[in-house]
Amino acid sequence: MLLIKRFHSSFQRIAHVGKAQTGDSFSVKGWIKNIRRLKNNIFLDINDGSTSGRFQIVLPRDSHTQKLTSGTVVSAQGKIQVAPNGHYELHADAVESLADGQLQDGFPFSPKQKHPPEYVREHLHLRSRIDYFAAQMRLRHKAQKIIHDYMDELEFVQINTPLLTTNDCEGAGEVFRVQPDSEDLLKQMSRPNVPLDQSYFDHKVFLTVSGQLHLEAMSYGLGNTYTMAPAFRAENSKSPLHLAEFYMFEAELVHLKHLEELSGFIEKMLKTTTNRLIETSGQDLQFCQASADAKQDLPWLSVPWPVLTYDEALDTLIKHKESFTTPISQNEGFTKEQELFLVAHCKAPIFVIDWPVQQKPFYMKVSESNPQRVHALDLLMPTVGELCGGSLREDDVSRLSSHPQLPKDLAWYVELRKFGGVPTGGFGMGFERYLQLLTGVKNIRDVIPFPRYPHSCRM
Ligand SMILES: NC(=O)C[C@H](N)C(=O)O
Repeated sequence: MLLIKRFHSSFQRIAHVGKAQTGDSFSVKGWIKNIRRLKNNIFLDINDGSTSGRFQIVLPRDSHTQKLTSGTVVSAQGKIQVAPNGHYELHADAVESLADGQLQDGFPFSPKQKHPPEYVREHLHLRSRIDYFAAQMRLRHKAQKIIHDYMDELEFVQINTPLLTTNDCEGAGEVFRVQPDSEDLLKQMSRPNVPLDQSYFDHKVFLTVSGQLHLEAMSYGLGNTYTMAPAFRAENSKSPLHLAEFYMFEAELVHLKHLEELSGFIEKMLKTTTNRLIETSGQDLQFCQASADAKQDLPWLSVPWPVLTYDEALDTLIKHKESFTTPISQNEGFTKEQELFLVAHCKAPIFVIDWPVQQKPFYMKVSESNPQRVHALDLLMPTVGELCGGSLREDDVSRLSSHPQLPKDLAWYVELRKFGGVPTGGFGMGFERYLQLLTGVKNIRDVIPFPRYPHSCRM
């Protein structure tokens, strides 16, 4: 007997049909994706968004079924039977049309055709009707849930870091500014000595580029913390790996003294959560990989991830400099091409550690043994290149206060170290890049529900 009913509804989801037995009653609601009319029976392939698989409904052909077309929303009740191909199907006693599909009237996708992602992206509001995109969204949901569960097991506290902030954590000037649109409001709120455009908050305010500094403030009282929040970067980049609005998973660990502890944490977390995702959402994952023409195995799950110093990585690149179309720069980090070369060369993801001071932000801890280097790491992965960036944080008050790039309004950040300071370290992971790594989806715009990028903020 099938008992999987959602508490608030009288119908079941197609994803659960595998748990049914022949003869069980089943009722379902979904969109008709395809119809075949034979002499006596009509066959509806329906999908309800719970799985990438189609589910077949069989019903006798009569005058009512004439009106059913692809796209019609139906409600059907009947008994589960096994089809000749071994799949479960529903032999319906009753099928009710809940809404017409009207696909002939301008619907941009044809049920039988595989549309390329660039075309699908032109119709953002209808993308969820595309099977591979729906699978991607379910996978995204599960991946977030698994990460939250994992962090909870480790007793990290999730912090909702603010989206509006006065600081540019990364100091790279890639911030979007926020101010009220209403001139009247700005005038109403104006104060002496405050520029009119800043009169709402009395300061310039930006969309956050990273929740790190706020996480640090919380970690100094709570211990380990993390966040999974939107981050914004005002970059003029058309790259398939960048968005103006993306989600970043960030964690801050207390009593962290060595970078190897941080790289060890990241490696274990990514391997464990990915293996859990494969267990729970293997079907959606494979469906996304197949739609992206990507390989289905993830060899990085079963190899150790080596650690290279920046100098070692640079030497390797210099030795192979003829292989690159991009020049090797000692001031600006590696290009995507160079990152991917290093990963291919080591046949594994790699952590690059001990970066030159001038390439990294003010908050990173300077090495005692070499003041030209900071305790920072980048995790480089196949397909996407840099997936995570992190560091030990500078906990020496005098060094931090005298850093030439320390923003003026960060006295509070320095003060964290003064009152019961502890060594901390942390990292950020671009969540969409992680999804690209898993699914092989080429463009980051296709792993987020509503992508925002230069010249495009639709809906
Ligand atoms: N939390 C982190 O360490 C991430 C870092 N702030 C970044 O944006 O790269």
